[in-house]
Amino acid sequence: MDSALPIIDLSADRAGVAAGIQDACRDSGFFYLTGHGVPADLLKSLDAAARQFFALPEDAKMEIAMARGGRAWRGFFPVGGELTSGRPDLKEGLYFGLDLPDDDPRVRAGLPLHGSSLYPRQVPALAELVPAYVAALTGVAQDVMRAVAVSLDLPDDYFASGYTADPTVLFRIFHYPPSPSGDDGWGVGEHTDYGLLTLLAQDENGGLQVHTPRGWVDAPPIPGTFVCNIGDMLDRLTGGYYRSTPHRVRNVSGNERLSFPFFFDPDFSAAVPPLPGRARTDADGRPRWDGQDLRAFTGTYGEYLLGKVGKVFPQLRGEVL
Ligand SMILES: O=C(O)CCC(=O)C(=O)O
Ligand SMILES: [Fe+2]
Repeated sequence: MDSALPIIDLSADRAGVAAGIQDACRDSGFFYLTGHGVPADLLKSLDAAARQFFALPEDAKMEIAMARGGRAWRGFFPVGGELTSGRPDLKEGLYFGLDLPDDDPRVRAGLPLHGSSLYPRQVPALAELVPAYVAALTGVAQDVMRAVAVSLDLPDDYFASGYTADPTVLFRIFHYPPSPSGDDGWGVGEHTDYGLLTLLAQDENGGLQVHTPRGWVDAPPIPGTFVCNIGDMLDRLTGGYYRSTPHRVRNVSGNERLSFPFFFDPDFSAAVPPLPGRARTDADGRPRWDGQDLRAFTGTYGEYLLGKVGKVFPQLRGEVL
């Protein structure tokens, strides 16, 4: 396996960026992003703080266990605590999102996934760095979505003034311990992402694999880039013209791997029906990896997301949903 994923420079001219995005999204739905303007030092500080957190004893980490995050569904989950594709993942992690005040109407109404994040008292820097990183990546994601809109012959503010005027934003930090040798488990099992766009920062250890039309390929780290991929909602919006592509992770580096996926998704309350004029005839007719028909779903993005998240955290589902 070698990496065949394209690199797109977000600082290049708009038409070129849009054309590159169209090619990538019609192929594997994955590309590397450069020219994004996020300072390297921000990620470096976040990486250092996250390593400090994951090195804490388990009971210290469990002080901010997800079960304590209530309906906001934030905090720490231990190795084996998350099930992608029905099997426990070989990773632990931290879940964050937009910090909403207690008097936000959505928090008052008890809407799942809305509220404030849990930050560890042992690593206070995270409470500063995470919101700064989320703000920076939100700007990048809006810029990428502008280019996605242009690539679909839509007005460039199609998303910014609609689905992502009030986006659903989820941010996670994952720690993948080295896979025991001979182990055939996955750090993250095969899955597609749920929303519009994922921007992934990964450390130097690698392990991400992407199921392109030519088979599985590695997405090795390229310093200074994000791995960017589209999610189920862009697949659904475009009637399969753009594909959300399965990917998975196995950490065979022998080191502690960290990754930082940032998910940029539609407004929780929005239904995301296929775009008029982007009928199935545009798509290549390949059945989806899991047999699911994304067009068959009716409901809001929030309902779609909760259905997915409830499957990967079955123990929380009962308490929160
Ligand atoms: O850790 C990675 O490299 C990818 C994680 C991922 O695919 C996800 O969180 O959806
Ligand atoms: Fe993913």
